[in-house]
Amino acid sequence: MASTSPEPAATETGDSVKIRRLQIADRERGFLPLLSQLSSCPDLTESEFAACFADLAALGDDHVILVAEDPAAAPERRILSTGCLFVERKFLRGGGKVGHVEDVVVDAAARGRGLGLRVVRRLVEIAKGAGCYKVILDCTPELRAYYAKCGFVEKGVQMAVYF
Ligand SMILES: CC(=O)SCCNC(=O)CCNC(=O)[C@H](O)C(C)(C)COP(=O)(O)OP(=O)(O)OC[C@H]1O[C@@H](n2cnc3c(N)ncnc32)[C@H](O)[C@@H]1OP(=O)(O)O
Repeated sequence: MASTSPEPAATETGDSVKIRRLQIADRERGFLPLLSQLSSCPDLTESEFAACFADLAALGDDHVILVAEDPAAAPERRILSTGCLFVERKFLRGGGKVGHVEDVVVDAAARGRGLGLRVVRRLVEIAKGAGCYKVILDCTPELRAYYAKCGFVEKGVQMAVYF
């Protein structure tokens, strides 16, 4: 997400919505309320958000957060969708890379317009361009069909330890 490195070109989604990397100003454009539609996401103060943004920006292109912005929407509700790619470096496969897709969400009022598909496809393109040999994600069984539309196939079993 956050990054000081050059941003990928904004992607036209067929209307005024553009897909681009997260910017620090997106705190004011509804980024955190959008994430709260996915999981617990308490508000962060401006300085807390800036600290988190800086930590992630330090990871450069190994941590990409994309957002879909509708410039025609109310200022505090412009971020309609987001998704994250984390690029993991491995010793396996000759020092290969694996892409992890995380935190995909589309605003409830903007679902069914293809935004989720476009954000995930763009993350997969970025992973491919970064040299990843695969991209993986965890999701609920209900989302199998959606991620199949995004090009994913079911593989393995998800395990977790929560703290
Ligand atoms: C790795 C993770 O982050 S998993 C967490 C995923 N996020 C969530 O569950 C948060 C709540 N849900 C959402 O934000 C959205 O419903 C999303 C992200 C799942 C889908 O976003 P949308 O923008 O509505 O999906 P989009 O319009 O791009 O749909 C693309 C295709 O998938 C299909 N699709 C979308 N959602 C679903 C679903 N829940 N089940 C089955 N198919 C679906 C659509 O019908 C469409 O198919 P089509 O091209 O044949 O018409």
